[in-house]
Amino acid sequence: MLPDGVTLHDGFLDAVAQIALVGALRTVAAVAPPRRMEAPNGRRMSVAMTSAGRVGWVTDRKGYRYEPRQMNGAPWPPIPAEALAIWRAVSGWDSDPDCLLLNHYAEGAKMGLHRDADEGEFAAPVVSVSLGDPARFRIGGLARRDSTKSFELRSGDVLVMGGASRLIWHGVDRIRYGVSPLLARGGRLNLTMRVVAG
Ligand SMILES: O=C(O)CCC(=O)C(=O)O
Ligand SMILES: [Fe+2]
Repeated sequence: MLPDGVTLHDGFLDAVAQIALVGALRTVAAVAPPRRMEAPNGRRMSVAMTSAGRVGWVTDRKGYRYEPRQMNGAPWPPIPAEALAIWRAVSGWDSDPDCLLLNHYAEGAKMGLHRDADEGEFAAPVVSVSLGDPARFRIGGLARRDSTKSFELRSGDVLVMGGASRLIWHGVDRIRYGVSPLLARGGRLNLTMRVVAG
């Protein structure tokens, strides 16, 4: 049983749709190369990240925030149509997201327990799409100390975190590196779409 507001669309994307989405994300990464950014505490994240959309999520010693431009001053690339189609199908929200955050997990990468709380619109859900190697995904509750449970996210799965669970704690314990043939360089891609401006 998942918490109220969390919906897992198991195997939402078939193999053809996964390949098309990976191709579109390759274009995003060519225009805005993923980087391992510094957390506010100075530690470099193991996940390499980039964005598409009106704003992109960044972190450095100054903190977590959304920026309208990349570090080099260029705008972020547009959110690919293949990703917007997923948002429109599952979000239940009547406008499009203004940020797509793209995460690449290489061997050994993980993401600590956190909340997606830098956005300006918490009524809109976060829609998360998994591609490539499987991940052990952990979710808790609204409080940091709430008990957690974990389940596997596989290539093609779409997870929606909204409603009463829009601000739940979640993270990725590990990936099972080398399982999926989807990505030429291996590892896992995750994209999340968010509404930053309310
Ligand atoms: O990789 C995932 O499945 C989760 C990513 C995530 O929580 C985030 O980017 O905020
Ligand atoms: Fe998150």
